[in-house]
Amino acid sequence: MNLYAESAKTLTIPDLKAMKQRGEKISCLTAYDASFSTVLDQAGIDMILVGDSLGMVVQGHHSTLPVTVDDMVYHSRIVAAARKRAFVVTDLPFASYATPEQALHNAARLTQAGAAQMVKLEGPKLEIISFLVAQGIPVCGHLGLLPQSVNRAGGYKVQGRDAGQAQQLLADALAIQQAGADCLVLECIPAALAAQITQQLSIPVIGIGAGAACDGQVLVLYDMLNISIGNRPRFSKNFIETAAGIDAAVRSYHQAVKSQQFPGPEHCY
Ligand SMILES: Nc1nc(=O)c2c([nH]1)NC[C@@H]1CN(c3ccc(C(=O)N[C@@H](CCC(=O)O)C(=O)O)cc3)CN21
Ligand SMILES: CC(C)C(=O)C(=O)O
Ligand SMILES: [Mg+2]
Repeated sequence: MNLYAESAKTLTIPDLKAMKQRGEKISCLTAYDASFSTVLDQAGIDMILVGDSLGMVVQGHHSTLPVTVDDMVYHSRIVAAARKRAFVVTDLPFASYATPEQALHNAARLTQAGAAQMVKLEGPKLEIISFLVAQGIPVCGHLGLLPQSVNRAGGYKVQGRDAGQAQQLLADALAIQQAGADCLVLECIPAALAAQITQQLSIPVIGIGAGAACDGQVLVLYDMLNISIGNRPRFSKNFIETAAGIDAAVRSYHQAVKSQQFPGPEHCY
């Protein structure tokens, strides 16, 4: 028996980079449990994000701040164990990566023993990113709207609208790539700025409320299934209203991302 047969089926970072290079859009959704992980994987979703958005849609909190590393380890393990092909990324939660040592300790827990393949962290934390990468832990950056900084920002607002902010975001994106990140999420920024950043970076750029030019798209699963609590962001789309069920809705999203029909202008800033 080939010991590597199982892992060989799972998408890798080089696979994702090759998709960017050949212009194939990367489909991504969040998942937090084995059932949804299986549905997404069988629908062909390329990347599953175990997002700290679980603090809002699973735990019912008003922000992502109460989520702990223990919570993320638990959800990452059950999601990763259920999928065969999808690449699994997990969020380092609020205040879990303040120093390189703390970040390494927590990122190792999230990536060890069959958990996630990559950790995502919010903001241009260049020293933390390069330290994790040097230890062999793949990192996904996250710029634009940073939900873990909601108390400083005073709400969930579009970022990068003025020229100075836009220049800073582009500089931060380049610095994150330079620090060794293998992927970048852009959240809630003008489509034109996201297009410029995507074009200038060689690593895959996954957008949420960042326009159609990104290399891939991500949504919170419960938003596109229309079951999340409260108001949904304008950039999300209800895929269940035109589908026969959850599996069909996920397949419809996957197709819409691949064919560049999602996001449309109404989902962009
Ligand atoms: N269910 C859910 N979906 C998400 O997309 C999501 C979460 N939770 N939790 C973590 C963050 C928070 N996010 C949010 C939340 C609200 C808006 C929002 O209401 N945006 C306004 C724009 C406000 C402005 O004009 O500046 C919108 O109308 O879309 C955006 C992102 C994205 N993430
Ligand atoms: C919205 C995405 C990018 C995220 O970070 C999450 O689901 O936590
Ligand atoms: Mg998150």
